[in-house]
Amino acid sequence: MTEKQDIPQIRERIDQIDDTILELLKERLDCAKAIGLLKNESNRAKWDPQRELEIYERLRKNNNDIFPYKALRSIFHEIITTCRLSQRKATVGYLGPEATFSHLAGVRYFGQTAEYQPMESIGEVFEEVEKERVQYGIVPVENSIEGAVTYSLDAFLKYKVKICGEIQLAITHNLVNRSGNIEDIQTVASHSQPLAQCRNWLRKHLPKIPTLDVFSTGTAAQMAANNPNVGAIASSLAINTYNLQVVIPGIEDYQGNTTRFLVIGRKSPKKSGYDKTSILIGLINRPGALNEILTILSAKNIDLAKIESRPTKDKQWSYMFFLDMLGHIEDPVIYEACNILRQICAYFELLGSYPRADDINLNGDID
Ligand SMILES: C=C(O[C@@H]1C=C(C(=O)O)C=C[C@H]1O)C(=O)O
Repeated sequence: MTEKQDIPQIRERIDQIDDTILELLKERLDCAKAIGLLKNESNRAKWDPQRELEIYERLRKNNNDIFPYKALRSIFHEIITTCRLSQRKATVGYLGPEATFSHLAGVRYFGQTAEYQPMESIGEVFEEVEKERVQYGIVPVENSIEGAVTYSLDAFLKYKVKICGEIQLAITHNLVNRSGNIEDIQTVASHSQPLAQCRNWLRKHLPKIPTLDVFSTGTAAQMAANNPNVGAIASSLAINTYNLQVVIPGIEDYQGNTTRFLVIGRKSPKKSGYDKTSILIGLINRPGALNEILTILSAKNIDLAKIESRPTKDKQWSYMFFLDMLGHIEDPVIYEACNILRQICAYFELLGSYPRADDINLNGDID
């Protein structure tokens, strides 16, 4: 560096250096994440203090006392800690026990390496996310045959969480039991949704067999594994998990049975360019209130993907509305529309903006 250089010139060089450092930091983070995945595979601990000490020692030597050592150490301490913490597995809560359709949807969305935690109820999935005891939750929200999953929608009225993503899963219901023989079945257990989705098949083929509504398809599969006279309607994941045999595959009443799941977390992701925004609103009780909302959206040319109402429960015949709009809250039209709705609605909550599920459904059959 010559003395003739002026300040703007040197600052330009500093900017270049900072940009290079930033690029290298990003690359370092990627390397640490890659190591984290390999550690997951071999079940190795994330924190390796010996390796970290070696790094400090090498840097100290290479520094040759040029950069103040205390500062150097503190900078690298920050870098190494950030890299180490990035190796944490995503923790995902779902309605358990193992092998429910929610579990399957979670595995499809987050992959095999995330840590999955079964919960006793959908409410508990919301609560654990709200309390930050799991990073994400997977909850069913809508089925192409049965419509809204009301207990998931109602949970949004109770818990403060954000929607971070959605996933569509093609659902195939299998009648399963221990032996694979239909004659052994004296009761068919499942969650209320699959029982409803197979209603006609059950009426036609097992008219005298009672049905039993249990917490989840995983619970039903567990019951079938423990009792030879119980048949369960469950996912293909449950067959392997609980060592069951397929009595009849695909007993759902309609083809193309698809469930949409939401990924809930504490913070919605940034704009992807192919997004959806969900809001929850309460209206002032007067004629034309809903019409006014829809007019605002239509005037802004906002594509309304879905509207669903739920009773508020504390007051008779009063409702909350769930609205899904195409676009992200960072898009000016969505932002402006939400601002207006916030002012004119009795209640307004932004549930989140998140990438839309692909039009192609993921297949719920994994075998
Ligand atoms: C990246 C690793 O994981 C952690 C992070 C380190 C780093 O950021 O340099 C070093 C050791 C580990 O505590 C690794 O083991 O190499």
